[in-house]
Amino acid sequence: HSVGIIGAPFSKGQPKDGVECAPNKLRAAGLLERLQQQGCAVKDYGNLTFENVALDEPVKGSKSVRTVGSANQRLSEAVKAVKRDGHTAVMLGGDHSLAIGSIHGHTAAVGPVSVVWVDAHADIHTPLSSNTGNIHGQPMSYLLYELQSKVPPLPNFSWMKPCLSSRDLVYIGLRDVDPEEHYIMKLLTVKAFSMTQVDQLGVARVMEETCDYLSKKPIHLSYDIDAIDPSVTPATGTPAVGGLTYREGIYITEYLCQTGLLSAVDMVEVNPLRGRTEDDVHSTVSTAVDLLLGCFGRRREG
Ligand SMILES: N[C@](CCCC[B-](O)(O)O)(CCN1CCC(O)CC1)C(=O)O
Ligand SMILES: [Mn+2]
Ligand SMILES: [Mn+2]
Repeated sequence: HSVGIIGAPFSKGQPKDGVECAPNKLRAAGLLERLQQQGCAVKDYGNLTFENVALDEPVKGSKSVRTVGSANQRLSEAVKAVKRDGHTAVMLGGDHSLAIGSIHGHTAAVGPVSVVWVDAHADIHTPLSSNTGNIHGQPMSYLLYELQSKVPPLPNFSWMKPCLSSRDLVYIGLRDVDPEEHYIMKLLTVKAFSMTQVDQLGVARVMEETCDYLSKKPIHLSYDIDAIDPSVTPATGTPAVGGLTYREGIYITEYLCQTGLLSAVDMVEVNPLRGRTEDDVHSTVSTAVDLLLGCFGRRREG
């Protein structure tokens, strides 16, 4: 595996400080060395710098729109460059609003992709349906062709166009979905394996059905650490009880790795400041590292 790492220390898609510290925390935990030890070629593209747009007043309820738009434009270019260099792109967030730039840039480089979105949340609010105005709850609406008429033109977002079909999206781990999001998902017949299906089918069957459902396009895995149960990964901004076990989370990455289709990975919403203890932070960060190692060939058997 050849891996290109992009650090995206960005927090303005949500209100809680700390998520911008995660890229360096993940590096400090030995992510790159561990990838190299398991045989990956690793290139670190460093951390992106983002401009803080002044007077970034809410637009149609969405907060920090200009700052989020500018950050994602920069991220899109960076991911496109990493793909053009021939690597599997790894974007270390930062909050989940960064999936806008990551998936946009990935698509710009390789053409249409499949998205596997592992998350407690659907992140499919539109700017108008969101109750919080936090754009980390909205990225999917900026990306989906089918929701284009529901997203008004926003400042610093004119650089992008929707680039994903709802047919090429699968959710895994959902358990905290707002009514407006559920309505949108039903309307678009989006394929979703909530925690109910994880319980009913088991994670192995969920992964088989996910890959049977998806075409053979390059896969973009967008992994929100809050998909994992907060007893394992508490240092995150929007924890929700009843999540994936560590083993289920790892199995998802092992399964996608062996498809050979994994083309880009996001690891987002790790927030080192949200751990109550040092152990909370360590458990969250080391789980995120292990999930990424699972994407690139680490096998628990040795
Ligand atoms: N759906 C939420 C959470 C988004 C989480 C984004 B992430 O990237 O972490 O997946 C709101 C969630 N919900 C609102 C009502 C409250 O009672 C409980 C939280 C929103 O803010 O839109
Ligand atoms: Mn998310
Ligand atoms: Mn989430």
